[in-house]
Amino acid sequence: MKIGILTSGGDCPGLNAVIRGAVLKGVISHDAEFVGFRWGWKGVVEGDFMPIERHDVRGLSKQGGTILGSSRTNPFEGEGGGPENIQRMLDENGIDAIIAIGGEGTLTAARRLTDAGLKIVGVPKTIDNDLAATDYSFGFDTAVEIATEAIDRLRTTAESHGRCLVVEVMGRHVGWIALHSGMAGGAHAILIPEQPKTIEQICEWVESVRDRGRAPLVVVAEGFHLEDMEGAHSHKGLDAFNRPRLGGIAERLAPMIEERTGIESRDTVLGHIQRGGAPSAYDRVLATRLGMHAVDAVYENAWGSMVTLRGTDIKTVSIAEAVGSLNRVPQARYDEAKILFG
Ligand SMILES: Nc1ncnc2c1ncn2[C@@H]1O[C@H](COP(=O)(O)OP(=O)(O)O)[C@@H](O)[C@H]1O
Ligand SMILES: O=P(O)(O)OC[C@H]1O[C@](O)(COP(=O)(O)O)[C@@H](O)[C@@H]1O
Ligand SMILES: [Mg+2]
Repeated sequence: MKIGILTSGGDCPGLNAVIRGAVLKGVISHDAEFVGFRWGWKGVVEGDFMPIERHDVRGLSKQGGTILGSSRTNPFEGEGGGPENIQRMLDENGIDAIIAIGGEGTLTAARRLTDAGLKIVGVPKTIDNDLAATDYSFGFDTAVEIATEAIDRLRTTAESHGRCLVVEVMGRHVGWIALHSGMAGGAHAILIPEQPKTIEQICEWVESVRDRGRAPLVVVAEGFHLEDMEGAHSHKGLDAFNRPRLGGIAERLAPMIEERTGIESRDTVLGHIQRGGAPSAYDRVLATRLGMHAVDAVYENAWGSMVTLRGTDIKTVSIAEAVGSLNRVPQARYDEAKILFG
């Protein structure tokens, strides 16, 4: 069998480990051949792909980014877009199936294409950990490690000056990175999209920390909004899929905190540093296993399914189930963390 692999949407540490896991499992257990589509669905629509041999994936699990490139191309648009054109391209090149590694956008596209008869298996990718049908997604652990290290470092400089530090992490719809890095780093307040708060509440936490003689540290997810804001802060226009580009809520909150509490405040936006570089050991293992099981799903003709982590096992679920809802931080997890605020 000849299998095409693609990586699509925002990148994530561990993408290369998925590719390596899939290729090694396919070559060793099934005598499969592989090609990689360049730049996500763009390579599928344009018939732009390259062979991936076993030697191409040597040492790849520790490498950040994706050797295939990623984009936000819509596979239903453009001259070569849509299921009929894509199937023709696959037939002409003897490609039997596609493994699509991506988040809810990529997987929604994959589901629509499988509904039209294409043979696709999905692998969940999200740094935000916002896909409901998998317990964890690779990349998340690495992002939490990076954010935690940053928080540890920011605490020492904050303490030296008696300042309040507001640290912004990723998290468009859900606050998992903020919750985990904030708990790990001993944050005095964690602000997430699922839990809008008032500036008065935030300042109450900040002042209580100052009153104990400590430098307050606030972790905020980019998708957080104050109760009186319409939605997440965005001042950078739209992304390639016409969604508001987030980032900058920390820059808004720090002066508001300083003005109300009189505590000198600074902000740091971690941004894409959370998505760059080598994946953690946990993410390498998870990504490798997901890649291996995706190949098994191809050989089981499990079209329209996605591999998923359930407890410590890798299972398959339908993509439709996977993209149906978001993995939000439950109220109980937030309440647990909140005991430590202020
Ligand atoms: N409903 C959809 N139908 C077809 N293509 C989609 C759909 N949603 C997203 N896509 C495509 O998948 C790409 C990747 O989605 P995006 O949300 O940006 O990343 P991710 O896969 O990481 O969630 C989008 O740019 C878009 O072209
Ligand atoms: O800068 P980009 O590539 O547009 O992506 C930014 C967005 O991607 C994210 O990292 C989401 O990533 P995931 O798709 O991996 O969940 C958000 O936190 C952020 O808003
Ligand atoms: Mg998405």
